[in-house]
Amino acid sequence: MTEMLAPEIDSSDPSSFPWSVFHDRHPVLVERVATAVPRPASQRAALDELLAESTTGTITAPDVDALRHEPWPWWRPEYRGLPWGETPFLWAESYFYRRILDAVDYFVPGPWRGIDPYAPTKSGELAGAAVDDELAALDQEPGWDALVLSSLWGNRADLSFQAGPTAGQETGGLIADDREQLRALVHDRPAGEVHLIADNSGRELLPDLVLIDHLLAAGLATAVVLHVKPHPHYVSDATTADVLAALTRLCTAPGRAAAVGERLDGALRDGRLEIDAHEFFCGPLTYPALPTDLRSRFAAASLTISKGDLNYRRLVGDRHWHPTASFAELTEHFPSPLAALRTLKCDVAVGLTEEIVTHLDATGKPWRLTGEHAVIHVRP
Ligand SMILES: O=P(O)(O)OC[C@@]1(O)O[C@H](CO)[C@@H](O)[C@@H]1O
Repeated sequence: MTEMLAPEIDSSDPSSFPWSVFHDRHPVLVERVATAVPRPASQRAALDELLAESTTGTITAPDVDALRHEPWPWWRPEYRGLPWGETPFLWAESYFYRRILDAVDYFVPGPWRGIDPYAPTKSGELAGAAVDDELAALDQEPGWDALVLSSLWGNRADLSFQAGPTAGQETGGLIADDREQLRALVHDRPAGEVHLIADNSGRELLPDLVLIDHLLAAGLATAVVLHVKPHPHYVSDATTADVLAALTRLCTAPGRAAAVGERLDGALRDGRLEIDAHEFFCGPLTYPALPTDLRSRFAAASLTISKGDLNYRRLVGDRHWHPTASFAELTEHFPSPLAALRTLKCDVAVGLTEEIVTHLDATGKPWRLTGEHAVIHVRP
């Protein structure tokens, strides 16, 4: 009911964050995709055309050849001919990322089929020294709180975010903290099947995997299902290939990280850890529109942990909510107990107290966008 009251976010206003995503971030992103590997001129041209279309042109239909090989069931013919900014931001961004894949021939048979356009950035991050330090910290045998907080703040390390103007700022604080409820859900109830909806690969996925290992090794979950994207989506979104790369990174690291990797490897082989990659995760729909098969999977979960900003937008709705709107009410539709771990990197904010909002507004800073603030929201 609340959803009817808040307007949907679009990117039509040049002073808005969504507008800056299309006009400031996407040019950086397209340039990176175009130049990171030696692409044929046809791909460069297609990328440039997409950028021009999505900033100054109007929406055209998806590539027919690509659609034959990989449908995009969320295409809306009624949006054809509209400026991108006049469609819902969630739909427009999702469509933009699909069109990037079309531009680099990701789906059509040929030499570029299945080549992740974001792979150079993803693998650069995974190989980086920052990851060495983070994995070395596992030797201190972090407890439950530290594992949850690492998974949460791992969400700051999102590569599209790094392309923006706020990269490199220091971590701020938790502005909603249902950690105790999360702890109780996991520790004070019989162990069940836990689902984790992954967000970014690399420095976010690694702490997610460490958390999953803890759930399994400590008997806090009978099994874990890790939901990833079926193919590359938003820049650093995790796919099955990224999970396997992260596992290798763990297994080849010194110290305790390798043992974590080996246990996860074993759990994948014996089925206690399962990777799922439903096409819904590369679509522009919110979670109330979960397809039946995926809905029944989540219904079987004792807990679902949702990671990141995009999943959060899809859970509560990509709307201009009042920031004190109830997270529990907005996520009533979700079929299992739910925990959302998210750093704030877009306009959507809910579940905050009036006091916190007043304080954040008084700072005069764009607190919803900088990734310096985070929430842990739980709906048992
Ligand atoms: O889901 P994630 O990785 O936490 O964040 C995705 C994100 O960077 O993409 C959008 C901009 O393109 C923002 O809404 C959001 O902050």
